[in-house]
Amino acid sequence: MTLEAIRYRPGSLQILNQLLLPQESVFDEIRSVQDGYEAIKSMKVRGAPAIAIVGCLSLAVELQAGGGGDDLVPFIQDSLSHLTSARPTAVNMGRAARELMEFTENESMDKGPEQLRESVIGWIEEMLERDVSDNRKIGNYGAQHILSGVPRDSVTILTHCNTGSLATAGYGTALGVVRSLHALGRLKRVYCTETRPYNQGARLTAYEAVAEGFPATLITDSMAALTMRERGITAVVVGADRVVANGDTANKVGTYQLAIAAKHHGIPFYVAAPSTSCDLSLESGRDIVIEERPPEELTSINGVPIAAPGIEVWNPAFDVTPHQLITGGIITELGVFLPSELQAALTGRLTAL
Ligand SMILES: CSC[C@H]1O[C@H](OP(=O)(O)O)[C@H](O)[C@@H]1O
Repeated sequence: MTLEAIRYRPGSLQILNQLLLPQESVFDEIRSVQDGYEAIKSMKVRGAPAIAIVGCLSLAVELQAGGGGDDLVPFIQDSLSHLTSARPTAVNMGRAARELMEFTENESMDKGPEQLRESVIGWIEEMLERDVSDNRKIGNYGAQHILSGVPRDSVTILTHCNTGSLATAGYGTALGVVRSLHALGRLKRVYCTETRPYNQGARLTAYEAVAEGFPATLITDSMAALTMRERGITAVVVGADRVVANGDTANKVGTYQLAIAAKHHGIPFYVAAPSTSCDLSLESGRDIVIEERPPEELTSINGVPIAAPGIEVWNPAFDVTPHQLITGGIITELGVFLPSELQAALTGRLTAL
C-alpha cells in the first residue's frame, strides 16, 4: 500500500493532516492560499517537496475558484511570496515560486485572464507528476549505487526524519531509495531515528514502513552511533531541505551528527534530493537560513509537558552538514554525484555514468 499525503483534482485539494499521525488518518480540505500557508506553517503538511507542491496546489484551487479576478499577475505574485514565507529553510517553495512567476509573466504577454488562469493551473499540476517521476529515479539511482558496493548481499540502511510519500508527492527521496531496495529484494533492514523534537521518524517513517511492510527498526536519535557500530549499517541515507553549490546540505536537525558518526565508523553518508531541493545561488551552508520553531514543540508531546516549566529552549528545525561529510554522494534524479560534481551535474555539464 503506498500512502497518499496529497489528494488533488481540479478545484479540490485535500492533505493528510500529519500532526494527527499515527493515531488518526484525517484529510483536511485546502480551499485557498491562506489554507495552504497555515497547513505548511503548522506542519500539517511538511517535507521540502510536499511544501512546494501543496503550496502551489493551494494557489491552483483558489485560481480555479476565480481567485485574483482579472488582475492575476499581482495576485499570483503576492500568493507565492506569502507561501514562501511559511518555512524559510526548504528551497523548493521559493524555487517553484520563482519559476512559476517567470512562467506567469511570460504567459501574460499574449494571454487574457482566463487563458492565463488555465495555463498557470496546468503548470502547477505538472509539478505533481514530475515529483513522483524524480523520486523514482532517485530511488533507483540510489539503490544501484549502494548495491554496487555489495554485489550479492542485502543492505542495511539508517535514515533520519521522514522523506517518503508523506514528504513528497509520492515514493519519497531517501525513503524512496529504501523503497527501491525493498522492491529489489535487497533491503535487509532500515533503521529509522525517532527524530526529536517533532518525531517525524517515530510518527511518520515508522508509519510508512509498517504500512509498506519494510523490515524496519525504530531507534532513538541517541542510539544512532551505537547502531552504526553494532548493527552492520551499510549506508546512511537522508533527505535534504536545501543543497547548496558546494554540496553543503540543510536537513532535519540531527543530520549533522549522523554524518559525523558515519564518518567515524567509515559508513558512506548519502543525501537524496531532487534538483528542486538544490540552490546553486548559495555558495555554502553558511548562507542557509535555519528555521527556529516554537519551544512547545520540544517541551511537550501532544500537549503533555515533558520538560521542566520555565526552562529556556533552543529549537532549530534544521542543521547543515558540510559537504566533506557527504561521503557516499548526492543522489538526484540525474544520478549520484560527489558534492564537488553537483554544480556541473545540475547545469548539464556532467551526466551520470
Ligand atoms: C523529502 S523531505 C526533505 C526534508 O524535509 C523534512 O523536514 P520537515 O519535516 O521539517 O519538513 C526533513 O528535513 C526531510 O529530510
